Order: sequence, then C-alpha cells, then structure tokens
Amino acid sequence: MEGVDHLAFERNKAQFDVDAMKIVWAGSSHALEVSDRMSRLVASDPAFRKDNRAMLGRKELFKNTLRKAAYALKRIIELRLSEEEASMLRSFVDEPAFTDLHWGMFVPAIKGQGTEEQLKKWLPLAQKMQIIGCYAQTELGHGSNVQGLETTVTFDPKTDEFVIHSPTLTSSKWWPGGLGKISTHAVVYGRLITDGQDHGVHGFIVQLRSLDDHLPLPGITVGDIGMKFGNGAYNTMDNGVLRFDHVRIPRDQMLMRVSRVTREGKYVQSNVPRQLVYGTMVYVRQTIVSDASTALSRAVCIATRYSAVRRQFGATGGNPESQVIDYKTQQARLFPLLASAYAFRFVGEWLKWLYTDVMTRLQANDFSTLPEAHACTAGLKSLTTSATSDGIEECRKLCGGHGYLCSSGLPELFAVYVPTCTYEGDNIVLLLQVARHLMKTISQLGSGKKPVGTVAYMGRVEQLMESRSDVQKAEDWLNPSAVLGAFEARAARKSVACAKNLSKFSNPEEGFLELSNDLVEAARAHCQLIVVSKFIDKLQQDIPGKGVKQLLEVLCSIYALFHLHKHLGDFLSTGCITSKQGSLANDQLRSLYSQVRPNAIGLVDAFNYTDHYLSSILGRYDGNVYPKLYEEAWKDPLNDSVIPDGFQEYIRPMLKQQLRNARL
Ligand SMILES: CCCCCCCCCC/C=C\C/C=C/C(=O)SCCNC(=O)CCNC(=O)[C@H](O)C(C)(C)COP(=O)(O)OP(=O)(O)OC[C@H]1O[C@@H](n2cnc3c(N)ncnc32)[C@H](O)[C@@H]1OP(=O)(O)O
Ligand SMILES: Cc1cc2nc3c(=O)[nH]c(=O)nc-3n(C[C@H](O)[C@H](O)[C@H](O)COP(=O)(O)OP(=O)(O)OC[C@H]3O[C@@H](n4cnc5c(N)ncnc54)[C@H](O)[C@@H]3O)c2cc1C
Repeated sequence: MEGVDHLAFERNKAQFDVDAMKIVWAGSSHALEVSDRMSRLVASDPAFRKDNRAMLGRKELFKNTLRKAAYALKRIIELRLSEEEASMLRSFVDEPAFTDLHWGMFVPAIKGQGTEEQLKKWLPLAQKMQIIGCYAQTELGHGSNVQGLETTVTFDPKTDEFVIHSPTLTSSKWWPGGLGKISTHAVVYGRLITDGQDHGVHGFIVQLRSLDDHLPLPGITVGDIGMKFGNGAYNTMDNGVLRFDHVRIPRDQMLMRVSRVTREGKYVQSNVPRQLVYGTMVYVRQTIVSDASTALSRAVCIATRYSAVRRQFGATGGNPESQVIDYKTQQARLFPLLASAYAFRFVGEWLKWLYTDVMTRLQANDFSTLPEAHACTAGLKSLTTSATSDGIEECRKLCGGHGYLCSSGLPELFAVYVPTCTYEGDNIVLLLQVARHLMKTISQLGSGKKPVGTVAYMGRVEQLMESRSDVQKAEDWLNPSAVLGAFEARAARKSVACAKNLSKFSNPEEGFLELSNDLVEAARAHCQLIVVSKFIDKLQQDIPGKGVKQLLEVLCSIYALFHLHKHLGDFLSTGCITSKQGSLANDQLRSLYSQVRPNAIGLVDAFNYTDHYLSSILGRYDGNVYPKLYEEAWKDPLNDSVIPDGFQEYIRPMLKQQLRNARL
C-alpha cells in the first residue's frame, strides 16, 4: 500500500528523542541541516538516479558516471554551494568516480607536500577543475612496500628537468583511480635520483594528457586495468595503468615541502620529517574511519528495518508470525553491528580532531605527535574497514534470501566497500605498523619516556599486569571503569607478551616476522581499546535529548561486551577476567539487547538516510517491502519478453532433440 508507514508501530515504540539523536549522529545541528538538504537535493533529482547500475555494461556505466560528475559540478556552481555542501552533495551521489581521487588525494597531496609557491600555482587550477588529478603511487609489482617503488625520476641539470621513466614492467603504475581514462594530471611517486644518487621515494606533479584533445602526452602509455569485483559497484571508477618512457617535467614540479632539488642538482632536506611524503595516506585513512560508520550504518539500517518487517514461524491463535527481529539470535548478530556503527562514528570524530591537531602542530614545526597519528589512522582504518566489510556481509545474511537480490542494496554496498580493506594500506600491513609503535613504546618505558596519547595506559603497565577485574554481578559490567580496566589489561598484556618473546631473538626483525601473528592480535586489542575508550569519552559530554544519552550508554556497553565475549579466549588466557566474569558479561549483553529492541527502528532512523541513498527495497523507510520487491522483479530486462533471447536458438532444438531421442 502506497503512502502507508508499515513501520509506524515500530516507530511509536521508541523511548528516546530520535531528532536529538540525528544531531548526535551528524555531529551538530548545522551538519544535520546541511546533510539533510544535500541528500534531499540529490534524491529529488532524476539525473542522479542509480537504481539501474547493476544492469549497465561497463562503457554505459562509466559514461553515466561521467555525466553525473559533470552535472554535479554544474549544480554546485549554479547553486553556489560551499565546499562543505559540495562535498556532501558528491557523497550523496554515491558513485565511486574520478572526482573522489581528485578531491580526496590529488588536492590533499599538493596541499600537504607542496611549497607556498606550488600551492599558489596548482590549487586554483585543481579547485576550479581546470585540471583533473589522481594519486599514482602503487605499481604492478609494488603496493604495500612503498620504499620498493621502481619508477625513476632523474634530475637532468643540463635542462633543469626531471626525467621520469618506468624501467621494468613491474614499475608500471597500476591501480590509481581516475588514471585510466580521465585524469589530466597525477601526483606520481618515484625514486628521486640526482647525480647518480638514489634519495628514495618522492612525489611529483605530472601532466599526463593534453588539455586540448585529452590524448596522452608523448612518452606516456595509459589505460584502464579492467573489470573489478561485482557488477556496477567499483567499475564506475577508471583504475589505471601508466608507463613513462623518459618523460620530462620541469624541476619545479617536484613537491618540495619535505625536500627539494636546487638548480645545481643538490638534494636539500628541510626540517620536516621525510614521512610527510606519506601524509596524504594519513589524511585519507582518517576519512576512511568515518566513512566506515556510514557504510556500516547503511547496511544496518537495511537489515534492521527488514528484520522488523519480515516474519517467520510462531503464528499462534490467529496472530501473525513473529517478526524476525524478535529472535534473540537475530538481535545478537544485528545489535552489535548497530553499536559498532555508532562506535565508529565517534572514534571517527575523535580521529578527525587528532588529525587536525597534528596538522596545526606541524605548521608550528612540532612533529612529536606524528607517530601517534600514523599508528591511530593506520590501526583504526584497519579495524573499522575489516569490521564493516564483515558487517555488511552479515547484514546480507540477516536479510535471508532477499538480501542476495541486488534490489536489497547489499550486494553492491559490499562490492564497493570491500576494497577498503586493501586500499590505503592492506589491513594486516597496517596493523603491523601499529604493532611496531606498541613495541617501540614498550622498549622506551625503561628510559623514563612517558607514553602519551592512546598508548598512555602503557605507562601503568606494571599495575595492568597485576590487575584483576572486580566485577561480581552482571550489572557491574555497565561500569565504564570495569570495561576500560579489562580492555587496557588485555591490550597491555598482549603487547608485553610480544615484547618478551621478541627479546628472545638476537635479530629483532627476524623476531618480528616470526611473531607477526601475535603482533597483529596485540595491535587489534589496542585498537579495540581505543574505540571503547573514545565511546566512553563521548558519553562524558553533555548530550541533550530525552533518553539519548541513556541509549548511547547501552550501545557503548554492547560494543564493549560483545567484543569481550567474542575475544573471551584473550581475556581469559591473559588472566584479566575470570570465566565467571566472562559469563556475567554475556548475561548483561542479553539484557542490553532487550533494551535496544524497542528502539531499534528509531536508532536507524537517526541516520537520516533517504531511500535514494539507501537504494534498498528491504530498507525502505515505509517498510512496504513485498509489493515493491514484486514490482521490481518485473523491471528486470529478462522479463521484457516472455520468451528470452537464445531460447529458440539453443533450447528449442535441444528439447526437440531430447524428445526425438526418447521416442527412438
Ligand atoms: C573531499 C574529502 C573526501 C575524502 C575521501 C577521499 C577518499 C578517496 C578514496 C578513494 C578510493 C581509493 C583510493 C586508494 C588510494 C590508495 O590506495 S593510494 C596507495 C596507498 N598505499 C599504501 O597505503 C601503501 C601502504 N604502505 C605504507 O604506507 C608504508 O610503506 C608502510 C607503512 C608499510 C611503511 O613501510 P616501511 O618500509 O617500514 O616504512 P618506511 O618508509 O621505511 O618508514 C618507516 C618509518 O616511518 C613511519 N611511517 C610509516 N608510514 C608513515 C606515515 N604515513 N606517517 C608517518 N609516519 C609513517 C613508520 O612508523 C616508521 O617510523 P619509525 O619511527 O622509523 O619506526
Ligand atoms: C579499488 C582499489 C583502488 C586503489 N586506488 C589506488 C590509487 O588511487 N592510487 C594508488 O597508488 N594505489 C591504489 N590502490 C592500490 C592499493 O593501495 C594497494 O593495492 C594496497 O596498498 C595493497 O598493496 P598490494 O596490492 O601491493 O598488496 P600486497 O602487499 O601484495 O598484499 C598481498 C598480501 O600480502 C600480505 N603482505 C604484504 N606485505 C606483508 C608483510 N610485510 N607482512 C605480512 N603480510 C604482508 C598482505 O596482507 C596481503 O595478504 C588501489 C587498490 C584498490 C584495490
């Protein structure tokens, strides 16, 4: 039935102020107002239609993306949108495109690694989109190991130019988004060589295609690397391959904030740490954490609404069957994901603050918090993207068979999302970076250096090695200090165990390789502690709105106790809690799920997603699932004709032959 809210009875159950929760989710009333306005603008414009993506071939799909990108820019200019509004509008268009790399990596790379002069020259061109850029770092043979890149950039003092060359097949740039077909420029990473000396990897602005006819410039071979996972999905992006044959660029196109090459060919390092060459990755990893909360919340919104609509079993005395959301097993799979979406939102907010703080310090030549920023962005990017990818797939299963239909929105969401576990740093490689930071922190404890920031708890390592949880009854687990104590003790003990085992190796690098599984686990425990502690910190703030803070406390406890239960082996084997305390945590979880149940629809409504953005029949706001699923099936091109193409050609003769054989 059109116009009827099938979920109204669920919405009436909410025990909290949903509008106030919308503000908490968005970050502020202002952010909510802007995102609400931009999402409705996109949803109401048929030019941004996206329900046909799975049916389009690659060329059509790609052309469609280009049309939308150009149209989005036209609307941004016509409506005089601010940078904030424009960025929100692009995100609600919800289609991976070259613009993501232009705005998300090319512009930040210039901003972060360019000199004042370079910013003056390149930023206006990029900001007005008079040039389109991408981020060309990864090569066919080298991704994670950035120091292993092979592309050479050799200074020629005779002409005051750099000569860029791809010496081997494996040195071909491979993967950069936007590179394949659209970018006119790229920030290219290669080994800087002056006077025969290799100075390692640096970034350079390189023009790839003519601004007149868009053809590749001399010496450049460039194209798309081919279809990727899933129909539609990430195939709207032209991930590319690029080779250089002694391509010349002026010397001033080396990004020279970190180090520079003089007219005479002298390599000069500034006082800025060389790791700033990796700064763009730190920036993007930070944004990926907030994006994880968006992707997970979308999947959770779909699965929660559908779980309230879907009924199976339990019809008694003329009553309808039970809503599947009432099954405890459904709740135990769904509600921790709902809690994770909120947890990632808040840790993402905090990470944004940390990043901004590091940037402010860098301006004042204070580089002391850079290692912390690297470890936190790397670790949280890894933790949140792995959990979100797994969570989207779990949401598909939570929707039963219908979750497997493209019209559920979940297959495409998964296909678009899952490469986040790989890009911007493979998730295991990034956890190993966190482990290095942890091991370094522990090794410096003896020197009197006080650990700060997210590793501050290591300063209490002796106490944490001895501590015992004092939880005696299930409700004690609602006490934030009980939860924090257990998570800190587990993280500290896992790291200390690794450090002890490492010290048995005469060659520390050999030890690191041998113990890498344990180190990854220690890093994960540390990152989970960060998420739990930032959720708890968030709850110390003044949070207005009836019942809002109370529900967030419930979600925080669910996030923590779910992980305690999931990693019970860790908590028990490190002796942080007893098995009795572990089972009390599980008892408490059951009660917390019951508290979420009446509020579940309200909690996903607070994400404020339009039906256009969700792009899911199962997740429709009005819950009118079955008639719409039925209608949608008939729109499939296969149903355009009663008898499909190919039947007369292949199946009819086959049937006839089989019938003839049977008569013989
Ligand atoms: C408008 C808003 C929109 C924004 C959204 C935009 C989103 C767009 C998304 C588009 C989709 C996809 C784009 C994808 C892009 C990419 O994938 S780009 C390529 C990304 N590649 C990687 O991430 C490679 C991963 N590898 C690395 O980062 C490093 O090589 C590694 C961390 C593994 C280090 O390797 P090593 O060889 O050990 O390191 P080395 O270079 O020797 O340095 C060691 C030293 O440096 C410290 N370190 C390392 N990385 C950093 C860093 N990033 N920042 C600060 N410090 C760093 C490390 O801790 C060591 O320190 P130490 O003190 O010496 O121990
Ligand atoms: C959709 C998509 C978009 C991308 N966009 C861009 C872009 O715009 N620009 C760009 O430059 N790049 C881009 N990339 C490339 C991306 O950054 C790399 O693929 C990523 O950094 C992983 O590197 P890799 O492919 O070399 O993986 P590998 O390092 O080869 O990983 C393979 C396996 O080896 C393991 N492994 C590797 N090293 C170690 C180690 N030291 N210890 C233990 N295990 C290890 C990994 O865990 C993984 O299981 C993109 C990739 C994808 C998929």
